[in-house]
Amino acid sequence: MIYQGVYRTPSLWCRLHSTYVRKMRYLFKLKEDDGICRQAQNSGTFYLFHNLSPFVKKVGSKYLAPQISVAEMKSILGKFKQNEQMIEDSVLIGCSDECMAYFALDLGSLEKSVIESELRGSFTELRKAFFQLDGKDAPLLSSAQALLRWHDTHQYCSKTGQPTQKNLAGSKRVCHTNGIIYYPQMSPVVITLVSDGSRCLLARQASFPKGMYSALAGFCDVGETLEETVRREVAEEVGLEVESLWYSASQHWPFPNSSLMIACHALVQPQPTKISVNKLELEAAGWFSLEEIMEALRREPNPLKQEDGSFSLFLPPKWAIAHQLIQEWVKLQASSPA
Ligand SMILES: NC(=O)C1=CN([C@@H]2O[C@H](COP(=O)(O)OP(=O)(O)OC[C@H]3O[C@@H](n4cnc5c(N)ncnc54)[C@H](OP(=O)(O)O)[C@@H]3O)[C@@H](O)[C@H]2O)C=CC1
Ligand SMILES: [Mg+2]
Repeated sequence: MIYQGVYRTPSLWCRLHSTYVRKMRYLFKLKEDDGICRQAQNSGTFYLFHNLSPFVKKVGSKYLAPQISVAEMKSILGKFKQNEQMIEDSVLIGCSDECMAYFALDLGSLEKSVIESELRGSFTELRKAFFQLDGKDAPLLSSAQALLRWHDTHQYCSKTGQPTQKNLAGSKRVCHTNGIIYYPQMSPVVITLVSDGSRCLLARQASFPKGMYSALAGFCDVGETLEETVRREVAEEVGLEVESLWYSASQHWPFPNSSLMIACHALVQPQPTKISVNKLELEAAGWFSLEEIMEALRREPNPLKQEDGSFSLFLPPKWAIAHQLIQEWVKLQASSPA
């Protein structure tokens, strides 16, 4: 109970703990207590969406995701003669070092062009803006979109058919008829950079931009371990058997819905390494030498047509986890004895 008061005064609470701990404790409290969360909504900032497209401003070739103040939010809602309570539809996506909460709100029910001219920016498809976003904004918008989408598609209890209600922070939905609690979902996906010791294997789907190759990726099946998914996906997609594998890192990924990308390196036997591409999954796959990869890393991540009509190899952008796997592989090659 003593802490109740402290939580209600974020500035005092903030002085008691290290930055990271106080942020995590504050966010936890906001998820647990609707009263505190309501207060935070009245002093926080908002990332706006319109039918899941984030509001961004284009500055040169970059996109910035502006944070909208409560005052601006209220003024927009006033223009549309909307009740200020609409702010409570927002979902919590983080907070600043000073414990100022960030929320995301989808204004899909309001006229898009009016908001765009009022705030001087545009609602842009996340796929289009993603790679030009600032390194801080991209993960925030990506988890915000995933959370907003989940709420949009989980309005009803799949057991009773009755409406579900979100808690203020949006960290869960409850069916009050039978008490079932629903939590936001994420699909685990493994992404694997296969190597034969001197070359790495990259592949492309027909939907990728021309010339872009990436590591092999695949959704985990129910009941599988990560190791099993890696082995199955490599066998399914390129017909090779993994000899050993190790975990590297993970990343939330907003496409196609909400995925947790779990990145691994894998080694296959040096012989035989003949690839048999599964054409239902991939357009092409191939082995690439260290030199080819180094050259591609120096290139901008955009399609580049060559004289013969083909496209130069390019790699996923810097902060896609596939790029990090490739960078790690390059370092590993440089440090391995010839
Ligand atoms: N961050 C990064 O660096 C990278 C991220 N990725 C991401 O990895 C993800 C998975 O890669 P991908 O090769 O497509 O996966 P898969 O090889 O598993 O193939 C995709 C197919 O799997 C089926 N599937 C199974 N479970 C799911 C699920 N939970 N959600 C959606 N589809 C499912 C679908 O088939 P059907 O439609 O027939 O039902 C889908 O078309 C992609 O969304 C991609 O964006 C990929 C490369 C790099
Ligand atoms: Mg795949």
